Amino acid sequence: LLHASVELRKKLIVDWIPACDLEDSSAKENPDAYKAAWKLLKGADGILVPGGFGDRGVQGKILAAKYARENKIPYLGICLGMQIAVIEYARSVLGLRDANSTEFDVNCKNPCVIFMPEGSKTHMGGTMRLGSRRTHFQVKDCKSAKLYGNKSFIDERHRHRYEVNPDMIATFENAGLSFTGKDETGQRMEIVELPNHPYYIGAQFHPEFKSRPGKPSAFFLGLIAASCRQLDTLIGNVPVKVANGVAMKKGCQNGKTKKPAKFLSGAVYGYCNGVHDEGNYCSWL
Ligand SMILES: NC(=O)CC[C@H](N)C(=O)O
Repeated sequence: LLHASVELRKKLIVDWIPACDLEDSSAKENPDAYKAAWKLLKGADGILVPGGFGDRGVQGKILAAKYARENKIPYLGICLGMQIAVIEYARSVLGLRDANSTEFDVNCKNPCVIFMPEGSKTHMGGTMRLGSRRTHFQVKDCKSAKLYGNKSFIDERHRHRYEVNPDMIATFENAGLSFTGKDETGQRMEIVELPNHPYYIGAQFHPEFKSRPGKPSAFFLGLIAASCRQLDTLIGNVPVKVANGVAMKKGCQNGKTKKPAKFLSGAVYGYCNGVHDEGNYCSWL
């Protein structure tokens, strides 16, 4: 987030929200924390749900994703945050109230996120899908492909055991959710996007792992720009270069070179508020 904010000359304020404070149960058990959490969430220009393991705070993260989707607030879901967006969509839009990840409910009737078939079900060690894997873009005219400079594929780093259930892809896509990035088999979902939303993107990979100062990750750049209502400027002003007969735009991270001019004039860049923490949070901005 900081890399992207510096690049776009924006002041970053990160408010960490403990996801469980957003849950209905916290309204009774800890009403002050519940009110404070919702106040922060509702004041945010953008929402990021990061990666995570285990079920603590999952319901709160689902509520945050729902809030972002329904109120058209920019949302970036990373790994678990992407799976959360998919579960939320299944519950709210497909009407599958009990949709879940088998990480949180092994016997769930509508498993929209499942244990990856090649991993061992009985051993934790060595079952994680790790490291650099290829994502192939499926849709040309989508925000995620544009942010990566309309490349046909990208390599990003992974760290997960569960994935979107391939058997449910057609159902999701018929209901308006677009899987704009898949692995080379076409069976593993890497990027999910909601086309009719200002910025609603989930990545199964971790775009933050390859972000560097001066070379921010494309999806973080997109989140910051969308949170400042300047995504069109970012995507639209990137210079066009033609390669192999296809109109290509230069990408952001993994090849970004030019800054959109508009961000340079009259922009406010201060400092990040420096808040950093770990745990089961639903965050920010
Ligand atoms: N890194 C993550 O967010 C992992 C997400 C999820 N717990 C999985 O294993 O697939």
